[in-house]
Amino acid sequence: MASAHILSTSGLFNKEDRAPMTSDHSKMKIPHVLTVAGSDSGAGAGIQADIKACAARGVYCSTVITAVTAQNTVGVQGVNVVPEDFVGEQLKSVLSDMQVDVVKTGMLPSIGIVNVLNQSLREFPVQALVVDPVMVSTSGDVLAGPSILAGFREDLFPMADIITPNLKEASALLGGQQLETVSDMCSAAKLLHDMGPRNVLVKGGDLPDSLDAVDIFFDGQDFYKLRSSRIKTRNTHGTGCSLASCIAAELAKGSPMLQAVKVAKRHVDTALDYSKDIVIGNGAQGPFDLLFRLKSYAQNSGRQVGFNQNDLFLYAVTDSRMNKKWGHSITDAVGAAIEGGATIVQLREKDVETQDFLEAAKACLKICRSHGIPLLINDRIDVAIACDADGVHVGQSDMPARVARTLLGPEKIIGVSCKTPEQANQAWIDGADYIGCGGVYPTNTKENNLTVGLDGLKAVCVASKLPVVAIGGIGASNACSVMQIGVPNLKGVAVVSALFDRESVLTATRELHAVLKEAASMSMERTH
Ligand SMILES: Nc1ncnc2c1ncn2[C@@H]1O[C@H](COP(=O)(O)OP(=O)(O)OP(=O)(O)O)[C@@H](O)[C@H]1O
Ligand SMILES: Cc1ncc(CO)c(N)n1
Ligand SMILES: [Mg+2]
Repeated sequence: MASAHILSTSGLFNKEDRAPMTSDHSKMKIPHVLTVAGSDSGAGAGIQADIKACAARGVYCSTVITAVTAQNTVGVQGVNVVPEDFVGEQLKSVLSDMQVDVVKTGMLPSIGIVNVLNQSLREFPVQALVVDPVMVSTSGDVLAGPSILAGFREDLFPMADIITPNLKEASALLGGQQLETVSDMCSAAKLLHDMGPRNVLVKGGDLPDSLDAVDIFFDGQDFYKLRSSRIKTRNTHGTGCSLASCIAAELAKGSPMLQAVKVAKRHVDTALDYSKDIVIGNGAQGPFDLLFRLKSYAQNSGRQVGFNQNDLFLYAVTDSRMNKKWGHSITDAVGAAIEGGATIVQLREKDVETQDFLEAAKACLKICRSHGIPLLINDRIDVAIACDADGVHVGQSDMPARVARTLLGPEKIIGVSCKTPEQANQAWIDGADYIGCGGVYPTNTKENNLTVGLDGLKAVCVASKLPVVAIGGIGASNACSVMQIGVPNLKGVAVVSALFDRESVLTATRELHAVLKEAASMSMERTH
C-alpha cells in the first residue's frame, strides 16, 4: 500500500519508511501486576479500577476475576461469584505463562477462593503480595462476608507484603472494635501487623470529622502518618482499589515499600482533585479519573484535533524585545497578528521570567483559541504542558523531538528547525509534524545563524517528508520569491521582524498576507 498519508501523522504509522520505534527494546520486560478481584460494572472500583491504576502508573495488569458484580453509583445490585475451580484455572493460566511481579488482591468472596489463591501463590511465587481486604463497599453493601475473616488472617496475611484495610475493614478484622481517631488507627495497625503482614496501611478515607485524609503506615517498627488535604467531592468510589493497585504497580517497578505507598497516595490524591467535579451516575458515590494525565489528549479544548499543514501559511513568531521597543503588550501583538491574517502563532520569548512566560502563554492561548488559531511555544515544553498549548517548536539543540513527543502525547503539534536534508529526515523519524527551514535570508533575530538561501531551502523541502515553513529574513518584499521555489510541501513563511518590529502589527500582517495570497494564486495559475 502506498504511504500517502505521511505528512500529518505523528510518526507511528508509516511502517514502510520510518525506522521502527522499538527495535532495540524488543526484549524489554514490562513490570507486571496480576489483580485477583471482582468486576465492577460501573467501572469505578474492582478489576476496572485496577487496570486503570496500573495503566496510569505504566505497568501491565493481568486479571483474575473472582466475582462479577452488578454495581453503579447507587450501590451493588447483585453479585455472581465465580466458581473457585475456575478462579484456580485463571490463576494457573496467568501465573504459569506470564512473568508476574506482584499479585494484588481485592474482592475475594469465598473462603474457597482464598484457599485456591493461597495454593497458587505457593506453586508460583511472586515478588510481592498486596492484600486489600475488601469486605464492604462504600455504599455499605457486603462484598465478602465475615466467614472470610479467618481466610485473610490465617492464609493471606502471613504471606502479604502489605495489607490495606479501610477503617471498617480494620475494625472487622480486629473483632469489631471502634476506630475513630488517628491514634486508634495506629493501635489497629500494630495489632494487624501481629497477624503476619510485613507492612500495614490503615486508610482513613472514612475517618469522621477529619479535615485531612490521613492514612497510617506501619512497617513493624515505625509509624508514618501520610496526610493529604481532604478533597471535597462525591467521586471517591474505588479510591481503595486504586490505591492498592498503585502500590502494587510501584512495587512491580522495584520501588521500596514506603516510597510505593507515598507515590500511590499522591496519585490517588491528584486524581481525586482532578476529577472532583465530574458527573457520572446519579448515586451518592461517583467514580474518579485515574488517567487524568491523558486529559489533554482527549479533551482538546476548543481547537481542531490534529495538525493542518495549511496552518503554516502565515506563521507569526513573537519577540519580546520588539514588543517592548514599540510599546506593544504580547496579547495586543498576537491579537493584531491574528486579525491581520496570521494562521499560527509561536511564542518565542527569550528574556522573560518563566512565570511571566506562562502568564503570557495563557493569555495568548485564550486569544488564539477564540479565533481557532493554534498556539505553539518555542523550546519550553514545560510551559506548553502547563498552559495546554497546541504544541512546541524545537531547535536542533533543544529537547529532541522524540522526547518532546513522549512528553506531549500523540496529538500535540511539534515543529523542528532544520537546515539540512538529514535533519529533516530525523525530524520525520522522531514524529514531528512540520519543519522550519532557514535562515533563508540573513536576519538580526538570530545571531551567528547560517543562511541556507533559496537553494538550501529547496534542497531541504525536496528531501523532507514533512511540510515545511521557511524562516529567516522574510517579509513582504521577498515572500513571493520564497513561495515560488516550486516545491509542493513548502506551505508558508514564518516571520518575526516583518510583523512585530513595526509600529502597526496589524498593517504589517495584512500586507504580508496579501503578498502570500498573490503568490499562492500565481502558483495555482502555473499548475493549471
Ligand atoms: N476525599 C478524599 N480526599 C483525599 N483523599 C481521600 C479522600 N477519600 C479517600 N481518600 C484517600 O483515598 C485512599 C483510599 O481510602 P479509603 O479509606 O477511601 O478506601 P476504601 O474505603 O477502601 O475505598 P473504596 O472502598 O471506595 O475503594 C486513602 O489514601 C485515603 O486517604
Ligand atoms: C468489585 C468491587 N471490588 C471492590 C470494591 C470496593 O470498593 C467494590 N465496590 N467493588
Ligand atoms: Mg476498600
